[in-house]
Amino acid sequence: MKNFTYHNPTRILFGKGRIADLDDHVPDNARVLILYGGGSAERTGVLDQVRTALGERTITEFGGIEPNPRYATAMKAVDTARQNDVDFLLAVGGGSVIDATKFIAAAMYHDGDAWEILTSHGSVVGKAAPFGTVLTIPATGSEMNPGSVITNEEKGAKLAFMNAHCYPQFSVLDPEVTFTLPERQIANGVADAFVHIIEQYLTYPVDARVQDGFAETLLRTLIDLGPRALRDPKNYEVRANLMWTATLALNGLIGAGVPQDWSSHMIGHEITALNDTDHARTLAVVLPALMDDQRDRKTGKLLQYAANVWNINEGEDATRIDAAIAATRDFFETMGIETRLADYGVGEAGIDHIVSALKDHGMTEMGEHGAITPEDARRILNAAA
Ligand SMILES: NC(=O)c1ccc[n+]([C@@H]2O[C@H](COP(=O)([O-])OP(=O)(O)OC[C@H]3O[C@@H](n4cnc5c(N)ncnc54)[C@H](O)[C@@H]3O)[C@@H](O)[C@H]2O)c1
Repeated sequence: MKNFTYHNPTRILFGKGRIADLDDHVPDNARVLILYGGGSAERTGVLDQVRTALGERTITEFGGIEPNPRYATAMKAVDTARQNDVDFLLAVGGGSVIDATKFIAAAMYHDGDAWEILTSHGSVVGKAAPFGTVLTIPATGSEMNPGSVITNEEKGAKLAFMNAHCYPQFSVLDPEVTFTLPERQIANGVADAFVHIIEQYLTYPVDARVQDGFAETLLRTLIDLGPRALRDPKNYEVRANLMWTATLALNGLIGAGVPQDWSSHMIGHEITALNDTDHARTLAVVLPALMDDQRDRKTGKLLQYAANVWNINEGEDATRIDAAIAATRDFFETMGIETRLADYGVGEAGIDHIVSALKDHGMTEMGEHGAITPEDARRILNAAA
């Protein structure tokens, strides 16, 4: 196992009715900016629960944060926060609203061009406004991590940043608020969490028993419960387990002390920047092709994944690896997610664009060995065509 420091300061308020407990966790005298998305939080009644819980506090609201949140919109929210002298942010929504909130929290105190926060991957952030979240879609883990991904349409870029000042102070996880999710978003959330786990697990063995065992349990839970959430969408226990799985998938715990490979995400971000494909769907396209392409570097872990996640134990190594990759693709397809680039309208010209965007964004040394280049990504994308 590698050396690591692990610290996660986010308090989790999990379960039915927990939105009411915001009252205990937002400072009494806070001037709160509530941030939300395109209207689902209003329609589903979650925003009303939040307003009630905040009682007499001074509240400003900012709606309209897009899926794959836009830089320009987030900058408008920064202006709103400054104009209203806001000192606490509350994100109500999914990864997009939470990511935007992290960026806004950091940009509120940033002198100069806030785009630097993204291009520096967060290293210029010295301070951020305190914030909490009310999560409405289990998917990204953003509710318990310090990462954020922002899309700049003008620049055709989707970039991530991370900074320890950007952990939420608390996150409310009420599985009942996920009952209103459309099938497409249930599926996206499951696929996103699945690939988060894979990016921290499917590298090379370092004898990290706890992290591996934990990751395998989370993967098996998604494989078991993802399709059940589609069949039986009002099942509380299914939703509760999925919600906690997605949080644990990317709160730093399974990634501590192990090598990581975020190349599916880096390549996937460029697909979204190109044509706004849902984040999770880009991952479901890239991952199976990447696993196949990188099978020589990942042999040990691919065999472990085949055995411990899919119960594939028979046959030659190559046969077992083929079966595990096929099972992964089938799982995404069972969730209603197509796994080919052509399904999202990306052809040869699109692949050229993605490869040059990876170069422009400095993604020249991806993967757990830093050995995946943009030209390797071209080969992977051609295999995913
Ligand atoms: N910070 C991180 O660690 C991290 C990790 C992975 C991905 N991301 C980013 O997060 C974004 C995706 O976030 P997401 O997958 O959580 O989805 P999202 O926040 O984009 O939401 C997807 C859609 O679901 C709707 N929705 C949300 N909750 C709902 C509910 N309860 N009922 C009905 N509709 C609801 C939203 O209005 C939206 O239209 C992408 O930009 C991705 O790049 C961030």
